[in-house]
Amino acid sequence: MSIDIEHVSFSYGKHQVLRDVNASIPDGVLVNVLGPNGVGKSTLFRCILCLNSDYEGVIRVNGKDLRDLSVRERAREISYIPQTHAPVYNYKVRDVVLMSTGADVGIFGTPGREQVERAEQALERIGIGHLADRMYTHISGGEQQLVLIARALAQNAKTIVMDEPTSALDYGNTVRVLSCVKQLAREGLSIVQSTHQPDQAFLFADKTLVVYDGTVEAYGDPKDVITAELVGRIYGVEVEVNSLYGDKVRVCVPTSEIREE
Ligand SMILES: Nc1ncnc2c1ncn2[C@@H]1O[C@H](COP(=O)(O)OP(=O)(O)OP(=O)(O)O)[C@@H](O)[C@H]1O
Repeated sequence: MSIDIEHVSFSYGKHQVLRDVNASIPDGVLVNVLGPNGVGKSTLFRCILCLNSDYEGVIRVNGKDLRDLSVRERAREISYIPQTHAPVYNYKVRDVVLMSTGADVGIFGTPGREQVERAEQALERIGIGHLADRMYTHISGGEQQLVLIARALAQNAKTIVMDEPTSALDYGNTVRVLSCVKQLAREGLSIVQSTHQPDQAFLFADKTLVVYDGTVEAYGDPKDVITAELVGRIYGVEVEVNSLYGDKVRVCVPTSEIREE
C-alpha cells in the first residue's frame, strides 16, 4: 500500500533535521532512500513509523495517520527493520519471528497454526529455515539481520520500512535479500529502504528518494536521479555513471581510482 508525506519537518530540540519533506510512495513500489551520513534518513523513517510523533506536517500510511492508531493497529499497517538492533531477544529464532505475528492474536491469546505457518514461510523465504531452532543471541550479526527481515515479513503488514537492511550481509545474501524485497513490491507491498550504495537502486528500486540538506533533493526513476553530478554534489566523490547491458543497468565508478598517472 502507500505512504504519503506532506510538508514534514522535524527537530531534535533546537536541531532541525527535516524541513518541508514531501513524497508520495504508491502501492507496489520499492523506493531506495539515499543521502550522506547524518542527513536524516532514519529520522524520516522514525517519523513515518510514528516513533518520532511530534513532527510538523502530515504522514499517511495506507491512507491512515498512524498517530490516530493503537500500537496493534499500526503493526497491521507497517513493519520496520531498524538500522541497529541490540540483540535483546533471548529466544529461538523461530519465536523471534513468531512474535511479530502478534497483531493478529488476541491480547491473552497464543499464536495459532496460521501464525506459526506464516513464521515458517518467512524463514524459508529468506533462506534461513535452518536457523529456526538456534538461539537468536548465538547467531552472527548478518544472520540476525536476516531474522529481522523474516520477522518483518511474518508481520504481514502492507508497508515495510527498512533502514539499511543489507548493511551486515555478505554479497550473496545482499543480492538474494534485495531480489526478494523487489518481488514483495511486485506482489503489492510498498517498501522504503535506505542504502549507501547508489548502484543498488539501478537493479533493485523503482524509485530513488534523495535526502540532502534536510529535505528532498530529488525523487524519481533511479536513472534520472542518480547522475554523476548528484553523486559528486551530495557525497563529494567524483564518479562516472556507466551503462551496461543496453542500459538495463548502470554502475557508479569513482574516477579518482582509475585516472592514469
Ligand atoms: N535521538 C537523537 N537526538 C538528537 N539528535 C539526533 C538523534 N538521532 C539523530 N540525531 C541527529 O539527527 C541527524 C540525522 O540523523 P539520522 O540518524 O536521521 O541520519 P541518517 O541519514 O540516518 O544517517 P546514517 O546514514 O549515518 O545512518 C544527525 O545530525 C544526528 O546526529
